[in-house]
Amino acid sequence: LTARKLQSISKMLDFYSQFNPSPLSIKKFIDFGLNASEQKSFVFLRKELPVRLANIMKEIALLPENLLRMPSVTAVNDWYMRSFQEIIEFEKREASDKTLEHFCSELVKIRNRHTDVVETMAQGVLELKESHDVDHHTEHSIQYFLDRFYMSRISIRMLINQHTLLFGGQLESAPGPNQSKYIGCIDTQCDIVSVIKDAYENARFLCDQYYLASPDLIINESQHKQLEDESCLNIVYVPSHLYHMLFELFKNSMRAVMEYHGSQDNYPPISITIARGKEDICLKMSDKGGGIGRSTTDHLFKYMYSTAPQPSKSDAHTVPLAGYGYGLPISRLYARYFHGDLILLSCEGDGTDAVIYMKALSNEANELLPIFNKTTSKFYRTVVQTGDWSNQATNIGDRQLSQNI
Ligand SMILES: O=S(=O)(c1ccc(O)cc1O)N1Cc2ccccc2C1
Repeated sequence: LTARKLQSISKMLDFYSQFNPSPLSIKKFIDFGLNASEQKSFVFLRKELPVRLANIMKEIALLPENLLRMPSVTAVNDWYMRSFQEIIEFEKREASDKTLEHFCSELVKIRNRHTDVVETMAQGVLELKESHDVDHHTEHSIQYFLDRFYMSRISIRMLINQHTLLFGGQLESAPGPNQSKYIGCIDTQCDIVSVIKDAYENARFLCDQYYLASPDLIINESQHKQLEDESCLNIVYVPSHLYHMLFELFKNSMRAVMEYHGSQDNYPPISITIARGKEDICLKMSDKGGGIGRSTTDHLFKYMYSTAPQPSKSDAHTVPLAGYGYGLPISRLYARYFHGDLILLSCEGDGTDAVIYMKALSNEANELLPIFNKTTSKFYRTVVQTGDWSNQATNIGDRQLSQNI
């Protein structure tokens, strides 16, 4: 990117980062998708995607210098600059069929470019750990940033997936009444029990490969009155998000049980309780894997703590079930993305409960989006500035002025 190009991009970044991202609810995704207009989607996305990109790119620029200088972080920043530039090209374009088709293919290109962002940022954190001492404030800034950065990425990929799935043309559906229960990547009749079984079977396969055995699964449904009506355990949700969370939790619980009950061969089962309330739908996964101490539980959601050198591909046959990687922090972001949550409750010497909370009502399942603003930048800039006239605050008024400059 030439200097002139960078200059014009940074002006556009300032422009688009003034706008706040617009959170959509699952209900809004559904209502839009039921009689979807490619043109409306195009007009919305050619503004909303640059707004979301610009908001998070302004934050990347605020990262501690020594992280920002890491080769992997520079690479990720470059991907974002290119993608931002490619989308704002559509700002003034007519919504002709040719433009709509080109827009879709550009979105696919951008999604592919960003495939390895999570691993590449993790590599950047590793480069930092191996080249600098990381003080507590830097670690706190990195934790704050990565939660917001990965949440932003989840939301951008959600918008891209909805548009390319609804209008990408690969759909077998000829124009006509659409019988599918899917609206893009949202399943309007997502069967929780079948997603649980899928995640369990796949985690169990890895467990059997590594430990030659695996714990059984018990599924309890907490409401007795509706047992016969299976459809009551259907929710409107993104199955791939739910699967990602469950697969991660099953890997952790299986590893805990197998390591805690090493020698013997009858392993305590993992149980899942499904509770459907007015506000929340909860999935509680309980294992008797011996749990961990409270001080360690705190670290399990930390990116710096869980960033360890990747095992070389050569010993790929010993794929570790759990224990490193961003599985838990990212899974918690998926839960929080639609205003749910993911919490761990461990009792050392007994085992661990992991609870996934989801909104029961799709109109309350709003995207949770990071917003770049003055307070954000203050968070990164705790160092007290000395010196020049602009922040020589003589009273509250001046202090306020200096903060806004
Ligand atoms: O920390 S845990 O209590 C634990 C954490 C998260 C989870 O989802 C389930 C869990 O059980 N557990 C993970 C693990 C791995 C190897 C050996 C022992 C343990 C203990």
